[in-house]
Amino acid sequence: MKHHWWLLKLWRYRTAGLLLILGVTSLTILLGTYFLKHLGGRHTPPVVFLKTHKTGSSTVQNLLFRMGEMHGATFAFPSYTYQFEADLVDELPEGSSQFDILCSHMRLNTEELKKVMPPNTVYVTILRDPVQTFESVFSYYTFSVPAFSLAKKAAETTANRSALSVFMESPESFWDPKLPENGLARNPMSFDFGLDLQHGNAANLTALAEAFHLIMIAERFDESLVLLQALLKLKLEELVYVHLNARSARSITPLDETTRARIGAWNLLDIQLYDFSLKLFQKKVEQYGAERLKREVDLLRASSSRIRQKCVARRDVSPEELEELVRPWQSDSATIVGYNVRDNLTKEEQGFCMRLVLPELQYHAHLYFKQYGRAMRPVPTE
Ligand SMILES: Nc1ncnc2c1ncn2[C@@H]1O[C@H](COP(=O)(O)OS(=O)(=O)O)[C@@H](OP(=O)(O)O)[C@H]1O
Repeated sequence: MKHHWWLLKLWRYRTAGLLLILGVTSLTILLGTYFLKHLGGRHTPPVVFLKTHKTGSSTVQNLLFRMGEMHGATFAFPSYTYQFEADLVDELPEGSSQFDILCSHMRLNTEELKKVMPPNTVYVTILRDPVQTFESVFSYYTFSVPAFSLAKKAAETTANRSALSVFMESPESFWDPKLPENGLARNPMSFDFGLDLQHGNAANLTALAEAFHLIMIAERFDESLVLLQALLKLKLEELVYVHLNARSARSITPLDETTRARIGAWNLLDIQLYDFSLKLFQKKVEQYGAERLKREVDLLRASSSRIRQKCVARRDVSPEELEELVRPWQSDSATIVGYNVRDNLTKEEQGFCMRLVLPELQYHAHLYFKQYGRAMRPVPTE
């Protein structure tokens, strides 16, 4: 009797019951998706990678591009000007509640970045030995940084002297600090950090460097990656990389001791920034455990070497031998080499290997199109 009464009630409220079941199911799916994205499948916190110039930053960016694409992350794409501003970032795409990754070239402005990125964002960047960085910057931007172009012209009238050594002999005579295009002509890494180069001093360098959760060091690239892995909760296989955006050997100017010393003196702020960051890095290594780090670096190297063998048919390939898709952007003054991918790969392997060697502009364009369904506006090449 009682049994029948319940059946009758159920029948009467069948529509409401169905609606309730539908509601609960939708909520479960919604929450499930949210937790998968934010807590379950995707532990990675939002990240800003300050892409400094000529420091190995394209290699790190490629890794973040791959990781983000794999996780369905939302990228913030800013256009480049001499100071980052929130308004320079394209709108949030439909269906996204926040930006997850910003890893473009920019001149740091943390207050403006905070307007774009969530509060739990991890801040990361990379620095390289300042003398090597400056040599690379000079070679790559000889014709786009006015101070360097003037030195190049002057060098044409001197026999057997490189433009760099001519510049370093009397840099002040070529350098107009008021020209914004000369931003990279002195202390380029400090410039990317947004420092006031006229008044920059060790005190504000310290505060700035400490604002980063991790400052990677190009000379200790693999250790840097393992520390990044811990910070972003990545898997080992997400750290494999190839060395991107390298110049051909003939674009590199050998440095004698005098030129080295002059580059160091001219870029003193960068030297201070680098030395300070190296100490911070060393502390992080100790906190992590030097032995543990070494073990993980060994694993990473083995894994990277396996993947390179699988993917790369030829390295150091000159631009004229590369298909457009994998040809790095070329400056007027330096040759940038690239990679040919093997052709005996499965479709899935090919997708992975192409992404591994994809130069910055091509990968940027691919992600932009995927995210917005439209071609991006011209990309920053600096
Ligand atoms: N993994 C790793 N470790 C150390 N150095 C590396 C690495 N990957 C790239 N490179 C070197 O970094 C230089 C290119 O830097 P970027 O990619 O930052 O250049 S750019 O500003 O985006 O154009 C460029 O240096 P130069 O060849 O001296 O110009 C690359 O060879």
